[in-house]
Amino acid sequence: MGLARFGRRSSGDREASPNLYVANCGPAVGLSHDAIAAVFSRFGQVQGVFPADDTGARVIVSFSQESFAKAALEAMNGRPCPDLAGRALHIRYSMLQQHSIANESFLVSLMASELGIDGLYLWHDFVSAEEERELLAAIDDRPWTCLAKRRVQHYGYEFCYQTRNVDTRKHLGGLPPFMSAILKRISSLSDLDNATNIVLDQLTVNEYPPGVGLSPHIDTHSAFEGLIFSLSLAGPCIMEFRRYLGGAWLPKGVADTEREDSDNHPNVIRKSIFLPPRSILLLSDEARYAWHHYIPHHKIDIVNDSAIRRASRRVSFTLRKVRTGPCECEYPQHCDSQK
Ligand SMILES: O=C(O)CCC(=O)C(=O)O
Ligand SMILES: [Fe+2]
Repeated sequence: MGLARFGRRSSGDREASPNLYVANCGPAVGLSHDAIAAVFSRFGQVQGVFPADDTGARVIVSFSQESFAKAALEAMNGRPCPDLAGRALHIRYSMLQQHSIANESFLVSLMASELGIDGLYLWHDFVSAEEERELLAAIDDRPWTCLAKRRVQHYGYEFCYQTRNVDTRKHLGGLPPFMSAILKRISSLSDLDNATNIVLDQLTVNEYPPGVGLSPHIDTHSAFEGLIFSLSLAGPCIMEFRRYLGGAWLPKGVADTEREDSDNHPNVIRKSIFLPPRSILLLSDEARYAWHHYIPHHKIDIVNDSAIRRASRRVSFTLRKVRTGPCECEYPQHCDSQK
């Protein structure tokens, strides 16, 4: 997992951007990100200073407005900067696109317990690197279904994206043999009394290219029972959880893009967790029934002080149990069975 490699525009390219690529500047030459932010913020609000690559000597300074970046570039490019140890900074506009990076960095937890969401668990290194290779080889040997931005495979029952449900009359057969060891390991998870009884019978494999995420959603209550496992392979991502106080989510018919942009909804609690490859996440109880989960559509995730580039793909194995009767959960405001 490497640091982000942000590009810089060629010198002939004068197209402005709120992001500056600044070379000869960074912790490797004795300049902390805080010190860099303090100097650049004389030109306007700085949203963040990020490593441009893993040299430690090139950073991206991200301003809230293009005009601030322009003023900083004009004043500082190529001149020794007395407040940054007299170093001459080489500055260009960054070709980093605003939409390809988290536009706001907020705390990303590495452990599920830090989020304080009931029923959310994360186990790191749930599979070994060798098992990961074998699982990826097994699914790459089987046919994919192409959606608009990602590829999927369904086992046990097909998930229908139009209805966000499954047709329980159409059983595709048991889960494939390459899942046996994983299913056995899930049923022996010591922290979970109820996992031992559950017979997971539906698997959706998702393959996400870099920059592709998943719109905020709660898995349909009437479609699946209360334990949802998601194994992450091949690459990392961030998963965000959103709880809308008062139960009110945006009205039906609001496009997913608008939902994703509704970050400033006054009654939303947002929490974020880093999912490394080979980890498995469990959504149960409140995490499964009442929190929306969401994978931002970013090529680069800001995880606290690091910029982490999404790998060439992330593959997730989501394991669930198809529900045969109505859901009787304690969250009727989110429950399609109780409406
Ligand atoms: O990719 C993941 O980890 C989550 C997938 C998911 O939320 C879903 O298929 O409903
Ligand atoms: Fe989901």
